[in-house]
Amino acid sequence: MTKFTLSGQVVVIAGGSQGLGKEFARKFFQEGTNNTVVVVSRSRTKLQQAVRDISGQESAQELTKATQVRPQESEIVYATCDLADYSQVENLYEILASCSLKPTVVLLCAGGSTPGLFKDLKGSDLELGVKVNYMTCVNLAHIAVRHWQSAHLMFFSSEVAFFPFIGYAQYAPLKQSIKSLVAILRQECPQQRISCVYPGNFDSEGYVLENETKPSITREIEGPSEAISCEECCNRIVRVLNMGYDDITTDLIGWFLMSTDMGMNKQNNVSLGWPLQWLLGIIANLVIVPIYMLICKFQIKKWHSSCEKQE
Ligand SMILES: NC(=O)C1=CN([C@@H]2O[C@H](COP(=O)(O)OP(=O)(O)OC[C@H]3O[C@@H](n4cnc5c(N)ncnc54)[C@H](OP(=O)(O)O)[C@@H]3O)[C@@H](O)[C@H]2O)C=CC1
Ligand SMILES: CCCCCCCCCCCCCCCC(=O)[C@@H](N)CO
Repeated sequence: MTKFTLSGQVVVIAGGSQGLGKEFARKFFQEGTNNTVVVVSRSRTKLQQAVRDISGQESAQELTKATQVRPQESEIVYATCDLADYSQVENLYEILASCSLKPTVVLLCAGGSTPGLFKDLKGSDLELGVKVNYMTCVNLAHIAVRHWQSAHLMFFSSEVAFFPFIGYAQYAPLKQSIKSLVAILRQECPQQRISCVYPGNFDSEGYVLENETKPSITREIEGPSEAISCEECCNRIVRVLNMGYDDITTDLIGWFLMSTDMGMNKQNNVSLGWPLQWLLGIIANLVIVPIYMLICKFQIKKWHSSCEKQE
C-alpha cells in the first residue's frame, strides 16, 4: 500500500483555504520537499491569504492552464472551485491535466456544520449541508478514481458518523454517507490507498462559527471531545497515517466511539489498536452503551423541559 510521505507529492487539498485543510497545506509545504500543493475552495480572497500565509510571499499564484510547474521545487498554488458543482470539478481536472499535474495525494477536507434543531434550520441550510459535506466529496472522489488511480485519497468525516446526536441534523447524516462511500470505494478500488479521518472537535474558523448557533445540549453531549488546535489535529492524523492505519480518530473518545461501530464497516482495513478496539466495542455495546444512552435520553429530556419553561 502507498506509504505516506510528506515529500515529492502533488497534493490537492479541497477546503485548503482555512482550518485543517490549510494546516495540511502548511505541513506539506513547510515540512516536506519537492511538493506541489494545490489548495482548492470557493473563495479567492481566502485562498490567496492562505497561500501568502504559508509561502511567506507577497503574492499568491493561481493555477491556470498556462501555469509552469517547476519540478524539484516546492510550490503552493491555489484554484477556485465550487466542488459541489460537478462541472467545476471537471474543469479543475482539465487545468491540472494541462499543467501535467497528476495528484498523488487528495485531501477531501471541505465541510462544515450549521448546528441547530432541525425545525429551526432554513431550507438553504439543509441544502448547504448536503453540498458542502457530501457533494464536494463525492464529486472530487469520482474524478480522482477515474483519473488518478495511484493517488492516496483522504476523506474527512467526523466522530458524529459513529454517534449522530441532537443538533447535527444538517451535518451528521452526510458524514455518515462519507463513511459509507469509503467502504464501497475500498472494495471497488483495492489498488488505491483510501483513508478516512473521523475527527473530534478542533479549533478552526468553521468551529468558531458553528459554536455561535450550537444548542447547549449539543455542546453538553460533545463535551468529552474537547477542541484541540488544528496543528495538533493535523499532527495526530499524520502520525497515524505514518503507522499505516487508514481509519483515524483524533482523540480518545473518538477511538472509543469507533470501537462501538466496527462490524460491517471495517472490512479489510485496520485502525490503531484494532484487536483491542474490536473486543472493547463488543463489551461496550453490551454494557456501557445502553447505560450511556439512558443517561443521554435523560439529559435531552431535561433540556427540552428547560426550553419549554423558558418559552
Ligand atoms: N472543526 C471541527 O471541530 C470538526 C471538523 N470536521 C470536518 O473536518 C473538515 C475540516 O474542518 P474545518 O477545518 O473545521 O473546516 P472550516 O469550516 O474551517 O473550513 C471549511 C473549508 O471548506 C471549504 N469549502 C466549503 N464549501 C466548499 C465548496 N462547496 N467547494 C469548495 N470548498 C468548500 C471552505 O472554503 P471556502 O469558504 O473558500 O469555499 C474552507 O476552506 C470538514 O470536513 C469538517 O466537517 C470534523 C469533525 C470536527
Ligand atoms: C458510549 C459511551 C460514551 C459516549 C460519549 C459520547 C461523547 C460524544 C462525543 C462526540 C464528539 C463529536 C465531535 C465532532 C463534532 C463535529 O464534527 C463538529 N464540530 C462539526 O464541525
